[in-house]
Amino acid sequence: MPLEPLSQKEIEDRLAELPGWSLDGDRIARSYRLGSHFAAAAMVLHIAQLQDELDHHSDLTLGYHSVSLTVNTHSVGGAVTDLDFDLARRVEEIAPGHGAS
Ligand SMILES: C[C@H](O)[C@H](O)[C@H]1CNC2=NC(N)=NC(=O)C2=N1
Repeated sequence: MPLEPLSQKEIEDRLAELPGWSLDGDRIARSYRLGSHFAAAAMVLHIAQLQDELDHHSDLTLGYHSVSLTVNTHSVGGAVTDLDFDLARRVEEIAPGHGAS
């Protein structure tokens, strides 16, 4: 099936399954708190690995004890698609192992 922008309702339904994620303009977004700067940097590296595997890349920000992501899909004009939610779910899977909340 071709990649298509999700409707507002589809975005809301998917966000309801992903606590901590929200719609920020035309992107989905989440910030995580970590126990140290080094732990946050390690999570950034792990997310970068996931993003290359998926060939889908967020804007990823390393803070003092935080990691923040926002993502949309450039190839459909910057709308939110299922690719963005695939990435969000993969990041959620690895977050507990980094002590991220
Ligand atoms: C050629 C390659 O598949 C594309 O440039 C990918 C890479 N990463 C991407 N990341 C995001 N967030 N959106 C895209 O449309 C996108 N496209």
